[in-house]
Amino acid sequence: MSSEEALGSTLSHWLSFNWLLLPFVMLLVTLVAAFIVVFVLLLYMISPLISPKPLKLNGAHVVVTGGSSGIGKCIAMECYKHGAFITLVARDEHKLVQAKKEVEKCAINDKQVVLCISVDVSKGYNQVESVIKQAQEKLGPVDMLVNCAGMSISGTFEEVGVDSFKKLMEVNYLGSVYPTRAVITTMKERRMGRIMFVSSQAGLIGLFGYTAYSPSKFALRGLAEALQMEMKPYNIYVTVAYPPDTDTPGFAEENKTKPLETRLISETSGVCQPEQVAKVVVKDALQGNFTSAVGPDGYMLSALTCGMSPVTSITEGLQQIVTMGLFRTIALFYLGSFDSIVRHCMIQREQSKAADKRE
Ligand SMILES: NC(=O)C1=CN([C@@H]2O[C@H](COP(=O)(O)OP(=O)(O)OC[C@H]3O[C@@H](n4cnc5c(N)ncnc54)[C@H](OP(=O)(O)O)[C@@H]3O)[C@@H](O)[C@H]2O)C=CC1
Ligand SMILES: CCCCCCCCCCCCCCCC(=O)[C@@H](N)CO
Repeated sequence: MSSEEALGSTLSHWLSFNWLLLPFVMLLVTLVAAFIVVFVLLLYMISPLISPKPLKLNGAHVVVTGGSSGIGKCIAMECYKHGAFITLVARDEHKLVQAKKEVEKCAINDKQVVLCISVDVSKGYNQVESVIKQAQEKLGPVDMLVNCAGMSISGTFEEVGVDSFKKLMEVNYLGSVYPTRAVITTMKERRMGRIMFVSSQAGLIGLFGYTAYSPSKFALRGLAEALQMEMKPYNIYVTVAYPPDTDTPGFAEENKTKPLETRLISETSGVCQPEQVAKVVVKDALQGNFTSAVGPDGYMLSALTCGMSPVTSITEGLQQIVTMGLFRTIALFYLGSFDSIVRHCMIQREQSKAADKRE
């Protein structure tokens, strides 16, 4: 038998073998497909069982740190539109009074109250505890705490003053630990409550120019994960929000000195309006979702970096399982483009430096 003939006979043997098996193969495929469909349907059906009961804001007391400006102010307005009582916390009293007026315009009934408290959330626990006590005496126990007070300092690692690293940890991280600590005991006793931390997309990915800022926002995720594990049996739900660049006074301030690289890389994710961010994050916090992503890039980034963070619905878990590999592939392209932005900016800087020298 020539080698061709041998090949032909093996092939025909294989083919005839296959034809005989075909009905079984088809049965198997149908069974596997049916199993997957039933499995997914079952997961969707039990999904509400692991989702927390949504919090109703009507008549609830919401404390918003950083509530006098930008995202925090819009969060306060959004909660007011749902009938909440609000305590705004920030340093500058004038800005607080202005914000109070704006929030009051969103009232849906005439019982609602806006309280203003001036304190620096980063300057020690005792001060923060005493103002939270004052707020609870006036408006009752806190149902939801929104930790939004924060700031950004950008610049390359050598440019940023060494003090800035400490400052940002104090304001962005400790400034969220203190108010949380001040409300948590009462929440545990009442077996209810919501805590929101406003991180940033730069709290999921370390970016050029954010060596001081990113770690202070990453820290919030660690705090939130640990806290959520402790608080779940007490029916307290923690949410971490990851907004992209958002058009606020704080963002305008940041842009005055932000490195070109940081601006170009951040532009990938676009600029949001604070009202838009507030709507998304408040909805997620009320639902008790652990992760609150804003925008399509925010969604991909948070699914990609979900790690061991808790899930609050089966749907969310399934989406993470299915999309992980795809999002990592997309992410590699993003990383490539970020590297090329950094390289281009460096070349341009060196060229303009050389030109300056020649003049
Ligand atoms: N805008 C953006 O592009 C993004 C912002 N974020 C985060 O969202 C949060 C809000 O940002 P944004 O709205 O832009 O900022 P703004 O600067 O517009 O507002 C910041 C608010 O926080 C208050 N605040 C700042 N420091 C302190 C402090 N030490 N103690 C008490 N209150 C303080 C400010 O009032 P006062 O100065 O009077 O104290 C103000 O009410 C920040 O945590 C920021 O990191 C996240 C992603 C994107
Ligand atoms: C599948 C993977 C997708 C990856 C997408 C990556 C997009 C990265 C964009 C990062 C934007 C960072 C904005 C920080 C805003 C901020 O916190 C400051 N403006 C505060 O003032």
